[in-house]
Amino acid sequence: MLIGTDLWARHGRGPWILAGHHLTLAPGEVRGLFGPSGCGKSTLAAVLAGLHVPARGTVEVDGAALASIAGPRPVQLVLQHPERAMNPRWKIGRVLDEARPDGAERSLAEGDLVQSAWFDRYPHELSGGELQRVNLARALVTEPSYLLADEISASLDAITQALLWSHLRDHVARRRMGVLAVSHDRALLAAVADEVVEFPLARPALRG
Ligand SMILES: Nc1ncnc2c1ncn2[C@@H]1O[C@H](COP(=O)(O)OP(=O)(O)OP(=O)(O)O)[C@@H](O)[C@H]1O
Repeated sequence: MLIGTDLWARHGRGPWILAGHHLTLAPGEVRGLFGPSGCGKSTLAAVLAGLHVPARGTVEVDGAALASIAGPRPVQLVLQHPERAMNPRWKIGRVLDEARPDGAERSLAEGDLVQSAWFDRYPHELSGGELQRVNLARALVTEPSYLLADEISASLDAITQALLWSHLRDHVARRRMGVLAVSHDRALLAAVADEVVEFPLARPALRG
């Protein structure tokens, strides 16, 4: 179980974006996180992935504090704009090789998402949908226990969006990975998630 408890976070000296927020994600579950633009969904995802240290509160992964876990990250975050997450000077084959744990073979999930013809191309030589599939594969090859998908299909057309989510749901079924689908699109979440939770997810906030 991924458990974020009493999370407080802000950017610099700005207002509190998270103020006592709680969120849980179980293995094998696709949970939707809905909220309007700017409410703090991405901030929460970054805290749960260990990329933004909360001012207060804890993130626990299967019983251990996230900060204490060494080795490959058990919680992977995938973002909306794959081109920003990839080195533009690396071909796709290298992007995936660098992510894959040492000695690991290409996985089934990777093969489903990525075509070998793309390996010799640079990120700018793929379409947005293809690049997001690579980005997702790159997170999945590390075999995370939990995947936080932050608006991963927001810039894709409906068919490509459906395909991406069908790949992800297959992976969830095979590996019992927990997925948090973060979006401001209620209809998308209704289609892909087992359950949808809404911001603010907080106890009555105690500010200050
Ligand atoms: N690096 C940053 N520095 C300062 N403020 C930030 C930073 N990142 C986000 N914010 C602010 O924190 C608030 C929450 O942002 P966040 O990106 O978490 O919201 P969101 O719900 O994911 O929004 P969206 O759906 O538009 O992506 C916003 O008011 C945003 O302007």
